Amino acid sequence: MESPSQTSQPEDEQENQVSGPLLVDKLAEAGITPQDIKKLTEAGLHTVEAVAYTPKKNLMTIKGISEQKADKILAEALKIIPLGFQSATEVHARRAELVHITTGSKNLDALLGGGIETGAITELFGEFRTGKSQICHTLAVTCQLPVDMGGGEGKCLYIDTEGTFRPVRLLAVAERLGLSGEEVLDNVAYARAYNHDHQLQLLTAASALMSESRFCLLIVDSATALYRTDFSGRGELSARQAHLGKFLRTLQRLADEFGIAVVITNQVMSNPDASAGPYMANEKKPVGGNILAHASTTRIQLKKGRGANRQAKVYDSPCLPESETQFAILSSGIGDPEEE
Ligand SMILES: Nc1ncnc2c1ncn2[C@@H]1O[C@H](COP(=O)(O)OP(=O)(O)OP(=O)(O)O)[C@@H](O)[C@H]1O
Repeated sequence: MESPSQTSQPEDEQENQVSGPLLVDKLAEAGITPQDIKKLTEAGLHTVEAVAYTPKKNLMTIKGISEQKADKILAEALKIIPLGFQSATEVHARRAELVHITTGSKNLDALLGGGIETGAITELFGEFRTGKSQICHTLAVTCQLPVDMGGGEGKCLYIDTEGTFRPVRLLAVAERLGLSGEEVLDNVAYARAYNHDHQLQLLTAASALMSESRFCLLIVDSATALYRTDFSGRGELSARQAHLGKFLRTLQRLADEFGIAVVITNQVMSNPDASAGPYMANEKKPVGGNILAHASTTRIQLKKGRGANRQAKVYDSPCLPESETQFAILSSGIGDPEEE
Protein backbone atom coordinates (compact mmCIF):
# COMPACT_ATOMS: atom_id res chain seq x y z
CA MET A 1 0.00 0.00 0.00
CA GLU A 2 1.43 3.36 -0.99
CA SER A 3 1.11 6.46 1.09
CA PRO A 4 0.12 9.68 -0.75
CA SER A 5 3.06 11.41 0.91
CA GLN A 6 5.66 9.17 -0.74
CA THR A 7 8.17 11.24 -2.64
CA SER A 8 9.10 8.62 -5.24
CA GLN A 9 5.89 9.29 -7.17
CA PRO A 10 5.78 11.61 -10.18
CA GLU A 11 4.86 15.17 -9.23
CA ASP A 12 1.53 15.27 -11.10
CA GLU A 13 0.45 12.07 -9.38
CA GLN A 14 1.29 13.56 -5.99
CA GLU A 15 -0.64 16.68 -6.91
CA ASN A 16 -3.72 14.62 -7.83
CA GLN A 17 -3.62 12.98 -4.45
CA VAL A 18 -3.42 16.15 -2.42
CA SER A 19 -7.20 16.58 -2.39
CA GLY A 20 -7.85 12.86 -1.87
CA PRO A 21 -8.06 11.08 1.48
CA LEU A 22 -4.87 11.04 3.57
CA LEU A 23 -3.89 7.64 4.86
CA VAL A 24 -3.73 7.27 8.61
CA ASP A 25 0.03 6.46 8.34
CA LYS A 26 0.43 10.22 7.94
CA LEU A 27 -0.10 10.50 11.72
CA ALA A 28 3.31 8.86 12.22
CA GLU A 29 4.86 12.19 11.18
CA ALA A 30 3.04 13.76 14.12
CA GLY A 31 4.51 11.28 16.56
CA ILE A 32 1.72 8.70 16.76
CA THR A 33 3.35 5.29 17.15
CA PRO A 34 3.06 2.57 14.47
CA GLN A 35 1.36 0.33 17.06
CA ASP A 36 -1.36 2.92 17.69
CA ILE A 37 -1.77 3.52 13.95
CA LYS A 38 -2.25 -0.23 13.53
CA LYS A 39 -4.95 -0.17 16.22
CA LEU A 40 -6.75 2.63 14.34
CA THR A 41 -6.69 0.76 11.02
CA GLU A 42 -7.86 -2.44 12.70
CA ALA A 43 -10.83 -0.45 14.00
CA GLY A 44 -11.64 0.55 10.42
CA LEU A 45 -10.09 4.04 10.56
CA HIS A 46 -7.86 4.03 7.50
CA THR A 47 -7.61 7.73 6.85
CA VAL A 48 -6.82 10.86 8.83
CA GLU A 49 -10.29 12.12 7.86
CA ALA A 50 -11.89 9.06 9.47
CA VAL A 51 -9.98 9.72 12.69
CA ALA A 52 -10.86 13.43 12.67
CA TYR A 53 -14.59 12.65 12.21
CA THR A 54 -14.67 10.12 15.07
CA PRO A 55 -15.92 11.24 18.51
CA LYS A 56 -13.33 10.88 21.28
CA LYS A 57 -15.45 8.38 23.21
CA ASN A 58 -15.48 6.05 20.18
CA LEU A 59 -11.69 6.27 19.86
CA MET A 60 -11.46 5.30 23.52
CA THR A 61 -13.43 2.10 22.86
CA ILE A 62 -10.49 0.85 20.74
CA LYS A 63 -8.43 -1.57 22.83
CA GLY A 64 -5.18 0.08 23.90
CA ILE A 65 -6.29 3.67 23.21
CA SER A 66 -6.49 5.54 26.53
CA GLU A 67 -8.16 8.93 26.99
CA GLN A 68 -4.76 10.62 26.86
CA LYS A 69 -3.86 8.86 23.62
CA ALA A 70 -7.28 9.63 22.12
CA ASP A 71 -6.75 13.34 22.91
CA LYS A 72 -3.32 13.34 21.26
CA ILE A 73 -4.48 11.40 18.18
CA LEU A 74 -7.50 13.68 17.69
CA ALA A 75 -5.43 16.83 18.18
CA GLU A 76 -2.95 15.73 15.53
CA ALA A 77 -5.67 14.59 13.11
CA LEU A 78 -7.45 17.94 13.49
CA LYS A 79 -4.23 19.83 12.72
CA ILE A 80 -4.13 18.02 9.36
CA ILE A 81 -7.90 18.08 8.66
CA PRO A 82 -9.29 21.35 10.04
CA LEU A 83 -13.02 21.04 10.70
CA GLY A 84 -13.80 24.67 11.48
CA PHE A 85 -15.71 27.32 9.56
CA GLN A 86 -14.94 28.21 5.95
CA SER A 87 -16.38 30.78 3.61
CA ALA A 88 -19.37 29.99 1.41
CA THR A 89 -17.11 30.82 -1.56
CA GLU A 90 -14.85 27.94 -0.58
CA VAL A 91 -17.83 25.61 -0.15
CA HIS A 92 -19.18 26.70 -3.53
CA ALA A 93 -15.81 26.10 -5.22
CA ARG A 94 -15.56 22.65 -3.66
CA ARG A 95 -19.09 21.73 -4.66
CA ALA A 96 -18.37 22.84 -8.24
CA GLU A 97 -15.64 20.19 -8.32
CA LEU A 98 -18.05 17.40 -7.33
CA VAL A 99 -18.36 14.75 -9.97
CA HIS A 100 -21.72 13.34 -11.08
CA ILE A 101 -21.96 9.77 -12.34
CA THR A 102 -24.28 9.10 -15.27
CA THR A 103 -27.15 6.65 -14.81
CA GLY A 104 -27.18 5.83 -18.52
CA SER A 105 -30.43 7.76 -18.98
CA LYS A 106 -30.28 11.41 -20.06
CA ASN A 107 -33.69 12.02 -18.51
CA LEU A 108 -32.70 10.56 -15.16
CA ASP A 109 -29.36 12.41 -15.18
CA ALA A 110 -31.19 15.69 -15.81
CA LEU A 111 -33.59 14.95 -12.95
CA LEU A 112 -30.60 14.34 -10.67
CA GLY A 113 -28.84 17.55 -11.72
CA GLY A 114 -26.23 15.72 -13.83
CA GLY A 115 -26.23 12.22 -12.37
CA ILE A 116 -25.49 10.57 -9.04
CA GLU A 117 -23.63 13.01 -6.79
CA THR A 118 -20.31 12.06 -5.18
CA GLY A 119 -19.79 12.78 -1.47
CA ALA A 120 -23.46 12.05 -0.77
CA ILE A 121 -25.99 9.26 -0.26
CA THR A 122 -28.60 8.75 -2.97
CA GLU A 123 -31.51 6.49 -2.10
CA LEU A 124 -33.56 4.71 -4.76
CA PHE A 125 -36.82 3.35 -3.45
CA GLY A 126 -39.81 1.69 -5.03
CA GLU A 127 -41.76 -1.52 -5.37
CA PHE A 128 -40.22 -4.69 -6.79
CA ARG A 129 -39.27 -4.61 -10.51
CA THR A 130 -39.14 -0.81 -10.59
CA GLY A 131 -35.48 -0.89 -11.70
CA LYS A 132 -33.55 -0.25 -8.47
CA SER A 133 -31.08 -3.09 -9.01
CA GLN A 134 -30.84 -2.39 -12.74
CA ILE A 135 -29.79 1.21 -12.04
CA CYS A 136 -27.16 -0.11 -9.60
CA HIS A 137 -25.78 -2.49 -12.24
CA THR A 138 -25.51 0.29 -14.82
CA LEU A 139 -23.82 2.66 -12.33
CA ALA A 140 -21.25 -0.04 -11.42
CA VAL A 141 -20.03 0.29 -15.01
CA THR A 142 -20.58 3.98 -15.82
CA CYS A 143 -18.66 5.03 -12.68
CA GLN A 144 -15.54 3.62 -14.36
CA LEU A 145 -15.82 6.00 -17.33
CA PRO A 146 -13.60 9.10 -17.58
CA VAL A 147 -15.07 12.20 -15.93
CA ASP A 148 -15.72 13.90 -19.30
CA MET A 149 -17.88 10.92 -20.32
CA GLY A 150 -20.01 11.04 -17.18
CA GLY A 151 -17.95 8.69 -15.02
CA GLY A 152 -15.96 9.03 -11.84
CA GLU A 153 -12.79 7.29 -13.08
CA GLY A 154 -12.93 4.88 -10.18
CA LYS A 155 -13.87 1.38 -9.18
CA CYS A 156 -17.13 0.24 -7.62
CA LEU A 157 -17.89 -1.57 -4.37
CA TYR A 158 -21.10 -3.57 -4.50
CA ILE A 159 -22.79 -4.91 -1.37
CA ASP A 160 -25.61 -7.26 -2.29
CA THR A 161 -28.02 -8.31 0.44
CA GLU A 162 -30.56 -10.19 -1.67
CA GLY A 163 -28.42 -12.20 -4.06
CA THR A 164 -29.60 -10.28 -7.11
CA PHE A 165 -26.17 -9.21 -8.45
CA ARG A 166 -25.64 -10.46 -12.02
CA PRO A 167 -22.24 -9.78 -13.65
CA VAL A 168 -23.79 -10.56 -17.04
CA ARG A 169 -25.76 -7.30 -16.72
CA LEU A 170 -22.49 -5.41 -16.22
CA LEU A 171 -21.10 -7.04 -19.37
CA ALA A 172 -24.12 -5.86 -21.35
CA VAL A 173 -23.56 -2.26 -20.17
CA ALA A 174 -19.81 -2.53 -20.86
CA GLU A 175 -20.52 -3.65 -24.41
CA ARG A 176 -22.86 -0.72 -25.03
CA LEU A 177 -20.18 1.70 -23.77
CA GLY A 178 -17.36 0.03 -25.72
CA LEU A 179 -15.48 -0.97 -22.54
CA SER A 180 -13.58 -4.21 -21.99
CA GLY A 181 -15.91 -6.56 -20.14
CA GLU A 182 -13.02 -8.21 -18.36
CA GLU A 183 -11.64 -4.91 -17.03
CA VAL A 184 -15.08 -3.72 -16.02
CA LEU A 185 -15.69 -6.85 -13.92
CA ASP A 186 -12.20 -6.61 -12.39
CA ASN A 187 -13.04 -3.08 -11.23
CA VAL A 188 -16.07 -4.14 -9.22
CA ALA A 189 -15.46 -5.47 -5.70
CA TYR A 190 -18.49 -7.55 -4.77
CA ALA A 191 -19.65 -8.85 -1.39
CA ARG A 192 -22.81 -10.65 -0.38
CA ALA A 193 -24.05 -9.60 3.08
CA TYR A 194 -25.81 -12.32 5.04
CA ASN A 195 -27.10 -10.45 8.10
CA HIS A 196 -27.25 -6.87 9.39
CA ASP A 197 -24.06 -7.19 11.48
CA HIS A 198 -22.20 -8.58 8.50
CA GLN A 199 -23.55 -5.74 6.35
CA LEU A 200 -22.03 -3.22 8.79
CA GLN A 201 -18.73 -5.14 9.08
CA LEU A 202 -18.37 -5.06 5.30
CA LEU A 203 -18.03 -1.28 5.52
CA THR A 204 -14.79 -1.72 7.48
CA ALA A 205 -13.46 -3.96 4.70
CA ALA A 206 -14.74 -1.42 2.16
CA SER A 207 -12.85 1.37 3.88
CA ALA A 208 -9.63 -0.69 3.72
CA LEU A 209 -10.11 -1.31 -0.01
CA MET A 210 -10.84 2.36 -0.66
CA SER A 211 -7.65 3.41 1.05
CA GLU A 212 -5.68 1.15 -1.30
CA SER A 213 -7.07 2.16 -4.67
CA ARG A 214 -9.41 4.66 -6.24
CA PHE A 215 -13.08 3.81 -5.79
CA CYS A 216 -15.79 6.33 -6.63
CA LEU A 217 -19.01 4.44 -5.93
CA LEU A 218 -20.37 2.26 -3.14
CA ILE A 219 -23.66 0.47 -3.76
CA VAL A 220 -25.79 -1.23 -1.10
CA ASP A 221 -28.65 -3.16 -2.73
CA SER A 222 -30.73 -3.25 -0.59
CA ALA A 223 -29.80 -1.25 2.52
CA THR A 224 -32.91 -2.26 4.46
CA ALA A 225 -33.81 -5.83 3.42
CA LEU A 226 -31.71 -7.57 6.11
CA TYR A 227 -33.05 -5.24 8.79
CA ARG A 228 -36.56 -6.31 7.84
CA THR A 229 -35.71 -10.00 8.07
CA ASP A 230 -33.40 -9.88 11.11
CA PHE A 231 -35.71 -7.80 13.33
CA SER A 232 -39.39 -8.41 13.83
CA GLY A 233 -42.21 -6.70 15.62
CA ARG A 234 -42.51 -3.44 17.51
CA GLY A 235 -40.39 -4.74 20.39
CA GLU A 236 -37.29 -4.84 18.20
CA LEU A 237 -37.99 -1.63 16.33
CA SER A 238 -35.77 0.66 18.36
CA ALA A 239 -32.83 -1.79 18.25
CA ARG A 240 -33.33 -2.08 14.49
CA GLN A 241 -33.42 1.68 13.96
CA ALA A 242 -30.35 2.20 16.16
CA HIS A 243 -28.34 -0.33 14.14
CA LEU A 244 -29.62 1.05 10.84
CA GLY A 245 -28.63 4.54 12.02
CA LYS A 246 -25.11 3.37 12.74
CA PHE A 247 -24.88 1.71 9.32
CA LEU A 248 -26.06 4.88 7.58
CA ARG A 249 -23.72 7.14 9.57
CA THR A 250 -20.83 4.89 8.56
CA LEU A 251 -21.91 5.18 4.92
CA GLN A 252 -21.99 8.98 5.18
CA ARG A 253 -18.56 8.98 6.80
CA LEU A 254 -17.19 6.94 3.89
CA ALA A 255 -18.81 9.34 1.41
CA ASP A 256 -17.16 12.30 3.18
CA GLU A 257 -13.85 10.61 3.75
CA PHE A 258 -13.28 9.21 0.27
CA GLY A 259 -15.48 11.58 -1.74
CA ILE A 260 -17.35 8.60 -3.18
CA ALA A 261 -20.96 8.42 -4.28
CA VAL A 262 -23.07 6.11 -2.14
CA VAL A 263 -26.19 4.58 -3.69
CA ILE A 264 -28.59 2.60 -1.54
CA THR A 265 -31.81 0.91 -2.54
CA ASN A 266 -34.87 0.60 -0.35
CA GLN A 267 -38.24 -1.09 -0.45
CA VAL A 268 -41.64 0.42 0.21
CA MET A 269 -44.41 -0.56 2.57
CA SER A 270 -48.08 0.30 2.82
CA ASN A 271 -48.73 3.59 4.52
CA PRO A 272 -50.24 2.65 7.90
CA ASP A 273 -51.50 6.20 8.39
CA ALA A 274 -55.15 5.61 7.48
CA SER A 275 -56.05 9.06 8.81
CA ALA A 276 -54.16 10.48 5.82
CA GLY A 277 -57.17 9.60 3.66
CA PRO A 278 -57.74 7.01 0.95
CA TYR A 279 -55.18 8.45 -1.48
CA MET A 280 -52.32 8.57 1.02
CA ALA A 281 -53.22 5.09 2.27
CA ASN A 282 -52.59 3.75 -1.26
CA GLU A 283 -49.33 5.64 -1.62
CA LYS A 284 -46.59 3.32 -0.34
CA LYS A 285 -43.88 4.73 1.90
CA PRO A 286 -40.15 3.97 1.90
CA VAL A 287 -38.98 1.66 4.70
CA GLY A 288 -36.61 2.94 7.42
CA GLY A 289 -38.57 5.83 8.91
CA ASN A 290 -36.94 9.09 9.94
CA ILE A 291 -33.50 7.51 10.37
CA LEU A 292 -33.30 6.69 6.68
CA ALA A 293 -35.09 9.86 5.60
CA HIS A 294 -32.49 12.02 7.34
CA ALA A 295 -29.50 9.96 6.25
CA SER A 296 -30.22 10.06 2.51
CA THR A 297 -29.12 13.25 0.82
CA THR A 298 -31.30 12.69 -2.22
CA ARG A 299 -34.30 10.33 -2.29
CA ILE A 300 -35.64 9.11 -5.62
CA GLN A 301 -38.95 7.29 -5.89
CA LEU A 302 -39.30 4.77 -8.73
CA LYS A 303 -42.56 3.53 -10.20
CA LYS A 304 -43.53 1.15 -12.98
CA GLY A 305 -44.61 2.50 -16.33
CA ARG A 306 -45.65 0.81 -19.58
CA GLY A 307 -43.42 -2.07 -20.68
CA ALA A 308 -39.77 -1.29 -19.99
CA ASN A 309 -40.54 2.29 -19.01
CA ARG A 310 -40.18 3.48 -15.44
CA GLN A 311 -40.95 6.74 -13.67
CA ALA A 312 -38.49 8.48 -11.34
CA LYS A 313 -39.47 11.30 -9.02
CA VAL A 314 -37.40 13.46 -6.70
CA TYR A 315 -38.94 12.73 -3.30
CA ASP A 316 -36.51 14.76 -1.21
CA SER A 317 -33.37 16.72 -2.04
CA PRO A 318 -31.47 19.68 -0.61
CA CYS A 319 -31.28 21.38 -4.02
CA LEU A 320 -33.34 19.59 -6.67
CA PRO A 321 -36.93 20.55 -7.51
CA GLU A 322 -39.65 17.93 -6.94
CA SER A 323 -39.91 16.94 -10.58
CA GLU A 324 -40.29 13.61 -12.32
CA THR A 325 -39.21 11.89 -15.51
CA GLN A 326 -39.29 8.62 -17.45
CA PHE A 327 -36.43 6.21 -18.08
CA ALA A 328 -36.26 2.70 -19.49
CA ILE A 329 -34.72 -0.63 -18.53
CA LEU A 330 -33.02 -1.82 -21.73
CA SER A 331 -31.13 -5.02 -22.43
CA SER A 332 -27.97 -2.87 -22.41
CA GLY A 333 -28.78 -1.29 -19.03
CA ILE A 334 -30.59 1.90 -18.07
CA GLY A 335 -31.49 4.25 -20.92
CA ASP A 336 -34.25 6.51 -22.15
CA PRO A 337 -37.71 5.39 -23.36
CA GLU A 338 -37.06 6.58 -26.92
CA GLU A 339 -33.98 4.33 -27.19
CA GLU A 340 -36.24 1.24 -27.23
N1 LIG B 1 -31.63 -8.25 -19.55
C1 LIG B 1 -32.66 -7.46 -19.35
N2 LIG B 1 -33.16 -6.72 -20.35
C2 LIG B 1 -34.20 -5.91 -20.17
N3 LIG B 1 -34.85 -5.77 -18.98
C3 LIG B 1 -34.40 -6.49 -17.97
C4 LIG B 1 -33.28 -7.35 -18.09
N4 LIG B 1 -33.06 -7.92 -16.88
C5 LIG B 1 -34.01 -7.44 -16.06
N5 LIG B 1 -34.83 -6.59 -16.69
C6 LIG B 1 -36.00 -5.94 -16.16
O1 LIG B 1 -35.68 -5.26 -14.98
C7 LIG B 1 -36.83 -5.28 -14.11
C8 LIG B 1 -36.35 -5.64 -12.72
O2 LIG B 1 -35.64 -4.55 -12.25
P1 LIG B 1 -34.84 -4.61 -10.89
O3 LIG B 1 -34.29 -5.97 -10.68
O4 LIG B 1 -33.92 -3.47 -10.94
O5 LIG B 1 -36.02 -4.39 -9.87
P2 LIG B 1 -35.91 -3.91 -8.38
O6 LIG B 1 -36.60 -2.61 -8.33
O7 LIG B 1 -34.52 -4.00 -7.91
O8 LIG B 1 -36.82 -5.00 -7.70
P3 LIG B 1 -36.63 -5.85 -6.36
O9 LIG B 1 -37.15 -4.97 -5.26
O10 LIG B 1 -37.51 -7.04 -6.61
O11 LIG B 1 -35.19 -6.20 -6.25
C9 LIG B 1 -37.78 -6.31 -14.62
O12 LIG B 1 -38.91 -5.62 -15.14
C10 LIG B 1 -37.01 -6.98 -15.73
O13 LIG B 1 -37.86 -7.30 -16.79
